[in-house]
Amino acid sequence: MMRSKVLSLVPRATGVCRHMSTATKLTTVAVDDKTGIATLTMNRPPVNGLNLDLLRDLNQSIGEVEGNKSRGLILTSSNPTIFSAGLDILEMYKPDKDRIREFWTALQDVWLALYGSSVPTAAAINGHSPAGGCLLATSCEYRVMLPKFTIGLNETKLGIVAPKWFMSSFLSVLPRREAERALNQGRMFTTEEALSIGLIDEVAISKEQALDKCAQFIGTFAKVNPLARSLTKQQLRAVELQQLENERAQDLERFLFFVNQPSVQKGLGIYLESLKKKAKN
Ligand SMILES: CC/C=C\C/C=C\C/C=C\C=C\CC(=O)SCCNC(=O)CCNC(=O)[C@H](O)C(C)(C)COP(=O)(O)OP(=O)(O)OC[C@H]1O[C@@H](n2cnc3c(N)ncnc32)[C@H](O)[C@@H]1OP(=O)(O)O
Repeated sequence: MMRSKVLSLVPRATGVCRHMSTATKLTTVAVDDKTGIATLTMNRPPVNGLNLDLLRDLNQSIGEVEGNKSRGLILTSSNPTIFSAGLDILEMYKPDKDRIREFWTALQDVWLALYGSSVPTAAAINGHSPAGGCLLATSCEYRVMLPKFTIGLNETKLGIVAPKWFMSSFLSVLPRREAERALNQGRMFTTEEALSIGLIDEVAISKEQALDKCAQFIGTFAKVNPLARSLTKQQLRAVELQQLENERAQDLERFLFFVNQPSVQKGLGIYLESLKKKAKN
């Protein structure tokens, strides 16, 4: 059955996959007709850096999945080695004063939509997932990761401070003591370390297997009343969601104050240079 404007039909392992009406370019949503599960793919070369445009497209796609009665949402990346490099540092370095407000507001929106999503969510982490990438993954309810990649909140290593709601997602996955140590250290975990600490739930040998494992997780809710499941999830997550809703304006001002500090700007500039030098070598 056609559940939205269909742009194209692409066969997949589990069923016929319908590409939904995403008018956006940096994300795609494909719903499997057999399972009813939507796969949301980030596609912003080279590293899925979360800039304003990708954040807007993510928001639109999450909204689309919420609205099209999908049975669940799997978040993944079209890049074979990077899930997401986190926030696009170019948005924060020498920022345009209006755009950076929109940027942070869009990031808040994405977190509220993903962490608070009414459908079951899972991340197929098919590549590196630092900082904002880890935020996206830990906002989902389940994580499957491919070997030999890294994940974590490395903000302190960049001389920046993860906001409270980044920490909330992390704390919803890790025991407090582990989360506190990792956040203070800015620690990046290998896939194997992430599995042993509980930051991810499973390891898969390929992206296809990761998507299948995520679909299996979402399938575990097949016999659970959807309204009861979704209200339970929302009650469990309500405190953190409400806290950001209540403090959105202050959170934005705190971010702007912090990011505009000369020492933070200097640190971001040095970090960007080091990334560029690395790319040249
Ligand atoms: C009290 C508190 C109040 C308020 C809070 C205040 C502040 C909080 C603010 C911010 C929170 C930020 C969270 C973040 O997400 S910051 C971003 C952190 N991300 C990273 O550290 C990742 C950096 N990237 C990498 O480690 C690697 O690139 C990689 C592992 C993702 C991929 O490695 P590759 O070898 O495959 O690719 P590269 O050659 O390194 O990169 C290719 C290309 O892409 C550029 N690039 C990479 N990452 C970023 C990025 N995050 N932003 C912008 N650009 C990035 C890289 O420079 C290369 O560019 P060129 O091709 O050389 O042009």
